[in-house]
Amino acid sequence: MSNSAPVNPLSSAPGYTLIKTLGSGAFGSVLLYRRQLSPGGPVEEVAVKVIARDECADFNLVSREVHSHRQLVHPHVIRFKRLGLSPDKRFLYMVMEYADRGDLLDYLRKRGRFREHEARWFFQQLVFGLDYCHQRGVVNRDLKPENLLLKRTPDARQELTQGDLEHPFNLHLKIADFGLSKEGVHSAPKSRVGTVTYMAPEVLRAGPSRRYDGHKADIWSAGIVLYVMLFARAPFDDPLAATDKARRDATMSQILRGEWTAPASMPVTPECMDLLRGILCADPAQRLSLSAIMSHPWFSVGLPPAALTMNTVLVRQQTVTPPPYEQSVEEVNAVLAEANRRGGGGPGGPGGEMSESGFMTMIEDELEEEQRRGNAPYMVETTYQQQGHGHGAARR
Ligand SMILES: Nc1ncnc2c1ncn2[C@@H]1O[C@H](COP(=O)(O)OP(=O)(O)OP(=O)(O)O)[C@@H](O)[C@H]1O
Repeated sequence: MSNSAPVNPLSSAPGYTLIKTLGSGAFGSVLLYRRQLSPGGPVEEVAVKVIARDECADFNLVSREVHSHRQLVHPHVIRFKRLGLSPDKRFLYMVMEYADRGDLLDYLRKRGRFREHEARWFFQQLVFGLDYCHQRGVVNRDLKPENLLLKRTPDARQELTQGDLEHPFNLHLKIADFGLSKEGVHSAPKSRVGTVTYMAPEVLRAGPSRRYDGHKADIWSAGIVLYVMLFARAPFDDPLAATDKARRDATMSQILRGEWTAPASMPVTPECMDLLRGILCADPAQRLSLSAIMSHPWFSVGLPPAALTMNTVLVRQQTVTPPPYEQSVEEVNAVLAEANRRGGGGPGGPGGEMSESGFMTMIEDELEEEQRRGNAPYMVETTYQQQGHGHGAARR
């Protein structure tokens, strides 16, 4: 969290009561609020990501992020609710659905590696959430257990799980963080050490003239998440390396070689290994697609047939009849325009810096050009990044 991180930026916003700080990232802090939109109306807990305006280097990125996230309405994606400016105008804030059980990494640390059926439960949810995002044209680019949040299911039942309300089957997984992360533009490259763990080989190899398909890269990252859930370690790593840099370099060269093994002491079924091999395949052209993953025998255990077509149906429905958004596009744009106004400390304001952000905007513009030409949203990678770095139906 930055030094100027707010204690309670919404203290004078009507309807918002601060409960506690949930944590902080390179971009700002995330606070838990109780909110009541109208007197006598329903009360809900929400997670609020707060960004100091004078520290926000690129409002274009915020805008893209908000517009991508806002349109994603799915049981396995954290719901975006609203963008606002604090009453004193110093902070931009994003109100989101609150995931009350922390992230998958902390959960794994607490419980140790998952049994196969538990890993499958979470992996099914991740794949359905990811497939939905891809169908809506959003590539995540930053999938990792820290960005997969957990929330207790509304129908958590003790009898299914021997009284264990924290059992995986009582938790829903939700994809969070669609770009306002340190992989974006807001932290120095050094602070990104370690994040290479989830990066696909083609991402590491990419350069200004060497592009990669973000969909395939997301699938690779999802495969690493599955491996980590099963074995409580990453497939590419050198934990005995003397320094962080040596560890990162070793990890990168292992990823580029595409060589990995499963620990012999932790056997998994042949079906599970077959799926892992299909996903953690260094050649993106040979890597399983999401639909191939969904029809894999290991993946489909316990799934009602409707689960496999749910996203297509949902996306079609949402295209015809947009889901009820809390805030219209015009309202979001008005907040962004106000936040970006000169003199407010934004990119054009006093002290605004365009170095990294200007660079990234250029990259994003190339991305848009690709999309205009009708290509899939390819990510244009740069040395900048190389340095840095319920659907409910799935319940068994
Ligand atoms: N919707 C949410 N519900 C519950 N907790 C959340 C939510 N969003 C974020 N958090 C928690 O708030 C903390 C800070 O999140 P944030 O996304 O700002 O940082 P990060 O992911 O740790 O780092 P970075 O953004 O730099 O990658 C994390 O512990 C995260 O789990």
